[in-house]
Amino acid sequence: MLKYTPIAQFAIGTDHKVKAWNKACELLTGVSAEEIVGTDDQWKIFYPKKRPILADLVVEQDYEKFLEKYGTKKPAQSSIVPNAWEATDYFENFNGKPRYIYFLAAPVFDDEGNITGAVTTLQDITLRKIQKEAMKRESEQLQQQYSLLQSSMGERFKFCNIIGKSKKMQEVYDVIIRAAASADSVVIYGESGVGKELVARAIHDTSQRKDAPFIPVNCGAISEALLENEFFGHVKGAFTGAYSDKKGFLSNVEGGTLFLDEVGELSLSMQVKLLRAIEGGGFSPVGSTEVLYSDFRIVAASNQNLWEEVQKGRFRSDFFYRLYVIPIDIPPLRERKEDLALLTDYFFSQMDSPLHFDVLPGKDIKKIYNYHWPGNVRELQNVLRRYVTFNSLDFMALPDIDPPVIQPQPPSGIVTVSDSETELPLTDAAARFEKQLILSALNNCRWHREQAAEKLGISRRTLYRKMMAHGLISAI
Ligand SMILES: Nc1ncnc2c1ncn2[C@@H]1O[C@H](COP(=O)(O)OP(=O)(O)OP(=O)(O)O)[C@@H](O)[C@H]1O
Repeated sequence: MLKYTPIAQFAIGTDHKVKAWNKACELLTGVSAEEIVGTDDQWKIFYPKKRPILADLVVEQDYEKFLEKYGTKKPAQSSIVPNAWEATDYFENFNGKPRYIYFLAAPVFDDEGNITGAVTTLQDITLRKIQKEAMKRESEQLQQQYSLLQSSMGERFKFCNIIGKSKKMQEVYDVIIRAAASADSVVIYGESGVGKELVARAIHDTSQRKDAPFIPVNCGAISEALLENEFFGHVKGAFTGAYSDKKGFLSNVEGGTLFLDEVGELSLSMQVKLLRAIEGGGFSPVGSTEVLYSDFRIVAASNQNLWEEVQKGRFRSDFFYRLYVIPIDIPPLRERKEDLALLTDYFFSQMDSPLHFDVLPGKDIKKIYNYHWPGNVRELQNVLRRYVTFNSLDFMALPDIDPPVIQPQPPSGIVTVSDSETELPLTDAAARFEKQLILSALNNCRWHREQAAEKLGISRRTLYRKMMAHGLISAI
């Protein structure tokens, strides 16, 4: 049956000896049936050293070895031919030329369902691969040209949903455009509330991955115990309460962009597993040994210096180098105050308010300009929301223009309570007090979380959770 098909095929038995080798296979490999049938030399055609080829692994049903041997080449169970396994391999010298060969190996069964051998189909997909890569290059070039055009458009007031006309934001737009045109990993640096997620979304929305999902993950908000479950998913019965299979971020993001906010909060073991997945080694859902593959791009964000974290042993250097291909620094709002009016008008319009920056009372404009915005654009948004409702400017920290208000210090160990606080239930009063303490520690450390956590005598992760609980940062 194999003999007359124009598709290259050969068959082996359970003794691994070649039983059939058709004409098309002779043409493709340059090896005649006469030379190979009856031998178990099929590996010699592909590899310099003896090793099982796909057909041998199918005969043995050795799935683990199949994954190990073809691990980085997206091996898979065929979705078209039942029980068949498929993989593509590159050979520098295959019948005299460099070639990409696609293999599909299916087991052959007898009437009792026992495996009696395997049939392999081979296809030279070199031309298709070259064309695909040329198309990819062409579209990258087009994207690059589009990017250059965009960046030469002069001053921009808005880019995707990012508002800002300052020189510093123009520079950020240029890097976003370059990052979108490339496939490399990106790390976005910036204080809390500067718009890191917005920038990550803009990269995704202007990249070739824009039609696939964008999945934001707040690494600091997921407890250590749940990390693997959230990233890799689980199978039914993996643990008590796992009533059905659940996909994780990596499966859901297929083809798209995974935004790892607070990437410095990922545990070292999770960094290893993610690195393996990005580099094509796959990942396994909790409770399963099956290896899955996903094609995705990582855009990470951090407000810590990741290199310092590497030096302290809290961040893996291999993961750092994998992420740190395109760094983007978003400047704090206090360093681009020329954007304040534009941002204010944007937020007013979003709130359907008829207010405009230019017609605000002079004293309020002055306060907005003089304030140092430790919570950045998020704080501006919140301050304006309260302004529209209560008509008063209420900052999280003290404005720079006001002299620091020195409160009389209570004797150590005793906490003063205002009259209004004595009327609050204990839990509310305690929460309010905690928020004040956290804010004042953050302000004293210019919102450097590690220093603030140290001052407060709590871990960085605990501080992070408390900031989220008090609405000082957002949980994704
Ligand atoms: N340039 C901007 N234009 C319009 N909106 C902005 C801009 N920058 C930030 N924002 C808004 O401010 C809020 C905070 O932004 P975002 O969540 O992207 O900040 P972040 O840097 O990721 O913060 P965190 O580090 O706390 O997660 C969002 O509501 C976002 O839409």
